[in-house]
Amino acid sequence: MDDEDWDTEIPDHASGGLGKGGLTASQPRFQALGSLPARANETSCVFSQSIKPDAGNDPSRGFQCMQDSGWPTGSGGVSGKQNGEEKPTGGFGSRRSFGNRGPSGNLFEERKSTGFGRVQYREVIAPFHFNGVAVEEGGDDEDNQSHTGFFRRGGMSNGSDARRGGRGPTRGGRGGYGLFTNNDCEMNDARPHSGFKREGFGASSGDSANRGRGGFRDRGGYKGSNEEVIGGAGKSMWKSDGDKEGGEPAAPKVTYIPPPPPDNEDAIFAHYQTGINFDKYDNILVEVSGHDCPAAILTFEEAGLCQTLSKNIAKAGYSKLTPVQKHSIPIVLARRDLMACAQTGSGKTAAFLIPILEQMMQDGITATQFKEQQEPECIIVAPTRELVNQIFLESRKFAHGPVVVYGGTQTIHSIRQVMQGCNILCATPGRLLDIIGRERIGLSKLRYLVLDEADRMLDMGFGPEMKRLISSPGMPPKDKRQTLMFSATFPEDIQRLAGEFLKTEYLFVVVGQVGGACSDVQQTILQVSQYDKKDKLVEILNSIGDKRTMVFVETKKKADFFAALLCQENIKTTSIHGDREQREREEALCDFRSGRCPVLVATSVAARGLDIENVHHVINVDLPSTIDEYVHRIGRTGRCGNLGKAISFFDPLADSAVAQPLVKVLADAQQEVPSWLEEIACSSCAVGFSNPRGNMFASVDSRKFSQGFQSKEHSGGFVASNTSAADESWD
Ligand SMILES: Nc1ncnc2c1ncn2[C@@H]1O[C@H](COP(=O)(O)OP(=O)(O)OP(=O)(O)O)[C@@H](O)[C@H]1O
Repeated sequence: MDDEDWDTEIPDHASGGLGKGGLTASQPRFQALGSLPARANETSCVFSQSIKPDAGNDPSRGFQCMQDSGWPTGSGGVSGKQNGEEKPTGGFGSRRSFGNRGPSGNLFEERKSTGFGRVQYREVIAPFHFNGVAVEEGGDDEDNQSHTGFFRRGGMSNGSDARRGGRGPTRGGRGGYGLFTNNDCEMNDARPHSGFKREGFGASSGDSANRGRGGFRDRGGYKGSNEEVIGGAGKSMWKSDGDKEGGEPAAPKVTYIPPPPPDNEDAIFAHYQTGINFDKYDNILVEVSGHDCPAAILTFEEAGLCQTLSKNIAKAGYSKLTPVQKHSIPIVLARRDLMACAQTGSGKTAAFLIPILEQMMQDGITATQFKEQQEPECIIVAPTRELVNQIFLESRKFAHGPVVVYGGTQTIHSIRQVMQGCNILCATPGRLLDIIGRERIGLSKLRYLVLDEADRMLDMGFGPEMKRLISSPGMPPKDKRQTLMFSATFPEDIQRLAGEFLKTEYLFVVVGQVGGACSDVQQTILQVSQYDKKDKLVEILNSIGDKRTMVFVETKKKADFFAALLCQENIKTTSIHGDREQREREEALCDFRSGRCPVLVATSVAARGLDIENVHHVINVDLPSTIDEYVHRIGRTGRCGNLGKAISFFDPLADSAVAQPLVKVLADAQQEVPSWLEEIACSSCAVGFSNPRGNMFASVDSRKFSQGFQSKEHSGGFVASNTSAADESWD
């Protein structure tokens, strides 16, 4: 299953003229790309902005390798910076910043849009009752924010700031923890919730004084669109509206339009410094298996990249290749299929982006015209919304015009983005399939299919979607496309499934050990019983101070609970999990990245891929049920040669199954293994109580061990991650 809304949110006939054939009517008047750099030297690398001929001054998105003369600075209705400094003033933004509504910071709701046809649909939502008081939907506009914060009375304010209405980490719904039930909260989001009684806990986030966005949301139980969690431990299972059980109210339509990406060069090329151990990456053993492997390159110069791409790589702060890049870049340039496994934070994203872009430039791929159906040359899929967005932002360092679409946002917005021109598409699987199903994306020109976090994309959670994708009409067969898979973990069983997607002669690059933890993360395992976790967490966070810390828990409820608890302890905290609306999730990440909330409580939805500067600590309040998940979680720190620390609470009553693989991961990363943990691992091993995934790390290419690699036995089903208690992990 996927992370997406399979909604019929905006059927063609009801899309305000944006259905097929109805485009012109409500088509935005896009801002001209006057400041797009001229393509002086490298015309072949222009995937230029398409222009719909009959659309007046309507240049659509371009796809260009960026020239160092710069990015368009954005003319038109957007006055510049996002993130609360200079606010957009409406009108059509620079390039694709259409639809921006008034001065609302990062919020771009079409219902308040000052552009893009001024669609004004506003959800009509009945007031709901909270603590016996009818609360009106306040909308999300800034006007309401000054009074929509939670804990207005008697609530928590973090520290000394009078942060009334600060954006909060939790949405309150779900009750049951008995916290703060006497608080008289107000909320700005009164849409129907899905059956959880709101007991009113929540937490202020320590947000800056006048943000006042009501972080205290209701709506527990579904994830923003017309879908809900129906189970799935270790992964989310969604079903559509029609399948809802128990007469739950339909989820509200998703109206969220994410803010446009930054347009100024500083923001585009923002990066953090490599750490003291970056050079030590060179010492990691790399194994490449498969026939006729091209030689690794040692420097970016050796890759022979075009000048513009090289300049942008330098601007991105990349001067030296990481091992996975040394090996992957020539392999992709040689047009081979690739499965690459390298430790977290070691630059896998650039390892596929750079050679794909180079090839597209070499091939002279030109911009697609504004069309109702786009046919991208490259599709990159990843399991979470935040991750695809991150990949999109990374790709913008190197080229103009990639497009990102993901769930939790307005479908029609995604479609509009695509229709403006789309050579490279970053997408979550559900939204991708949705748009393919609406015939807005055709696959016949696809040359590159990238699965980031590929083991996750192929397991039971997303495997069926991936299968649907490769059997979608027009999808070139595997020998006619290049398929690339990247992850830090690649269990053998998943490797076998991958054969269905890859050419037989694919190459397999392993940097270090498959599934190994990043050696720059100092791992500590503490024996902490379930009942002591709260106090221990607070104690540790108090000793850490303001350093950025991600706290992982296994369920959404617990994420709410711990976020609230920490705020009550005056620890500036926000949270991210699958029950939060997409807007809230993005706000939470933004607050965490900016340091406004140095603590982020998360479920495994934030475990993979997220690349956030200066995350000093990861704390696993609950250990995940699979060791792969553990490796990804702790990999949010210690990235790119920087050092990090991970502390995990081990509750023998709950975590014995993971003891054995945990010992292995610790030992492989030369970490101290507590003797009590070894004992538990031994005894669980003796009684045959071990996590199967713990034995699944392939030290090398699984083809070496498996004669029946592509046998029928493996081609059918998808592999379940070991699942236990999570009510969601992925979104
Ligand atoms: N050659 C390089 N030199 C300097 N920094 C780099 C280089 N390559 C990548 N980076 C930076 O390293 C960080 C980690 O890269 P990336 O997110 O691609 O890691 P990853 O291997 O995909 O991690 P994960 O397994 O967690 O997804 C990013 O901030 C990226 O910009």
